[in-house]
Order: sequence, then C-alpha cells, then structure tokens
Amino acid sequence: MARLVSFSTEGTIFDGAAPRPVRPAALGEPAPAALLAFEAVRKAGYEKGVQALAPFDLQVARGESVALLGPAGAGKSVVIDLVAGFLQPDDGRLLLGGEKLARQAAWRRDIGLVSGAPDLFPDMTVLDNAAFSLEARGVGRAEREDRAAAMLERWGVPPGLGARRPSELSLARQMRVAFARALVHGPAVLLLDDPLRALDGEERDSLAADLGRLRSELGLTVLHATRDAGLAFGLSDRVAVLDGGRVRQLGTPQALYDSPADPVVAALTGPCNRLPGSVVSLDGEACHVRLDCGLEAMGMAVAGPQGGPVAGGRCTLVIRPEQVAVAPLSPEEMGEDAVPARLVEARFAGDHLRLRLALGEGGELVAHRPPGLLLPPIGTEASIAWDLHAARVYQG
Ligand SMILES: Nc1ncnc2c1ncn2[C@@H]1O[C@H](COP(=O)(O)OP(=O)(O)OP(=O)(O)O)[C@@H](O)[C@H]1O
Repeated sequence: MARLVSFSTEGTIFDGAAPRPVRPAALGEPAPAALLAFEAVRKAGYEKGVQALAPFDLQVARGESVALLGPAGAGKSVVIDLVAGFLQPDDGRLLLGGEKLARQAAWRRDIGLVSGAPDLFPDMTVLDNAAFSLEARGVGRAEREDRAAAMLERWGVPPGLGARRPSELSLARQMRVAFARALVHGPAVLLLDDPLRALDGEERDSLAADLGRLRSELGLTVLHATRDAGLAFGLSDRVAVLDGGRVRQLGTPQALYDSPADPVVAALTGPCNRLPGSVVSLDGEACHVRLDCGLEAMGMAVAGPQGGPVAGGRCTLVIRPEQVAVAPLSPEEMGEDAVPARLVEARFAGDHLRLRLALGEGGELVAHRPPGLLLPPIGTEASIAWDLHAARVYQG
C-alpha cells in the first residue's frame, strides 16, 4: 500500500517513511491555557445560504500571536469583529480569559483594536487620542497623560507631537498613534484588522518591525487579520489560513510553507506552480504524474482532506518556484526525472531571477533562480528538475 506524506490541519507532520524530528513549536500545537477561544463559532453571511464563518475553532494562548491569513472575503474581519463585539455569533462560544464574550458589551471588552485606517478623533489632540481608553476607564488626567505619552514614545511618536491634531501627522504617524491608543490600557488581546494595508515601503517595514519588537517587549497576545503571507509569517507564532469562512490549515509559518494542506493553502502562503495532471503510478510516496501538458514528472503523494492521489485519478502537482532548478542541458544530461522546458522570459527581481518556462503542449512554470546564473538563451530548449520531496502531489 502506498505510504503517503500526510498532514493534519494543525500543521503536524506525519511522514510514514522517515519520521523527522520536529521541534514541539514546529508542530503548531495550541499552547496550553488559551486566553482567547473560539468554539464552533458560526456566523451567517449577508447572502442567503452563505456562511461568513463556518464552524470556526481557534485557541490563542496568552502571549501568542496568531495571524488570520486569507484572500478578500475569507472571513477575517468577521472573526475580528466578533471578538471586538461589533458582531454577535449565531452559534458556538467565544471565550476571553474563560469568560463568555457574548455577555459583554463591546466597550467593556478587554481588547485593543487597530484597523486599516487610524480612525483617530479629529478634534482631539494626539495625546488625548492616545489617552482615550484610559479616560473612558476613569483614570485621572495626570496619570493618563503620563501613560499615553509613554505609550506614544514606545510607538515612535515624539513627545513634541502630543499637542497636535491627527490631521497634522502623516498617515504612518497616525497609525502609530492608533497602536498607542489601542494598547495604552494594557488590553488582554490586541486585534489587528490589516492595519498595515494602507502603508508601503519603508513606513510599512518600520511599523511592522516595531510591532514585532513591541509584541515581545509588552508580551502582547495578538490576533492579526491580513492578506499578506509575508506579514503573517513575520509577525506570528501560528497562522490560520482562512478561505470561505473556514480554516483550511493552522500551523507555524514554516509548517504551512513547507507542508501546505492543499494547493489553495500553497498558493495563499507563497508563490507556487500548480500543474494539473493524472497519476500514472505510486511507488510508496513517490508519485509518477502525467501532466496535462503531456510531460511526465515526479512528486511526493500528499494525503489531503479528501485523501491522497490514486493511480489513474486526477491530481495537482505543486512546486515552489525556488525549488525548480533550470539548466541549459538536455533532460538526459541534467539527470533522472529532469523535464524538458523552454525558457520564455527572464526578469530581474532583485534577489532572484524570475524565469518563465514553457512545458510541453500549453504548460507553463515559473522558477526563481539566483541572479548571475548561467541560463539557456530565451527560446531555446532547456531542462528543469526538482528534489522529489519538494514537489507535492494532491488529489484532484
Ligand atoms: N456583519 C456581517 N454579517 C454577515 N456577513 C458578513 C458581515 N460582514 C461581512 N460579511 C460577509 O462575510 C464574508 C467575509 O467577509 P470579511 O469582511 O470578513 O472578509 P475578509 O476576509 O476580512 O476580507 P478583506 O480582506 O477584503 O477584508 C463576506 O462574504 C461578507 O459579505
């Protein structure tokens, strides 16, 4: 019987052939004592019959940062809004520190929230904005101004800007004030609904770096909705890949990148080639595939939610571009399992060359190679190859 590389939705790696030691943190297991817990939470969508959130389970431990990664409409904001109290679940339980959140009014919840826009109060000073949640909690003026000024400084807003109105600050600075306002009262959980989406370049990188640093310094527990896999990976202990209101896979960034549960997760977690085909044969985990472009290739069979690929059945071979070797050689010269290809385009992309290659009849594949590599001339025959373990073959 074929041995399959299989996964669990927790990102746990089972490797029937050769068990690899996996660090406990790499298993993506929920840490004990969840601070925030979703238990079979459901939310109907606006459209009849559409679930904004299908039964959704997630546990976030104290001090942990979990990203919700998914495309537009995946349900990320619905998750955030349920915790913030802007939405109520139709079903299931949502617990913060063991208490049912449904019983608490939004304004009483022990949370801080930063969204994609700073949403500062335009008629209040920067300092009063940052101190707002302390005022709402009855903290006296002197103390709240001290605490707000200290939090603003942590977020890189100089004291001299405290008396300004938000509109006098750049968007990046306003976002920093929004972070300070969200955290000044020391909430149990920081909710982030794609707060970096309006920034780019240096401002975005610098705020992301500060967020990463301050989450450790302040011991923050974070739930971070984003469409950006790089941000999700860089700022989180675990990532829940959401699509259509469901968690497709939950695990550490590396588990998701190296062992995506299905081709959709592979595409959402980084660049990948998805090559459709049919399974010719299985030899243990090794899967021999006839691609729809007419060529034959090898990969590792993966047991997905619907099971593993079966001989004669449809399949998708997934390979990351950086795992594809390209050489100006014939397949015979390149070695076993090499596949003929034709270089169509080579583009400089800074730290790599992006190579577009034609495969067989109508097939196409992208490879990322280090700049300066000896390449076949554009339009000429070449070969590609990959390590068997780098290519994953899924059913369907
Ligand atoms: N208050 C609501 N009640 C019911 N359904 C909602 C509500 N808000 C959003 N939806 C629906 O839930 C689905 C997910 O929307 P959501 O805004 O959570 O997506 P998202 O993953 O945050 O996308 P984006 O990255 O574009 O913000 C959509 O089909 C949307 O129409």
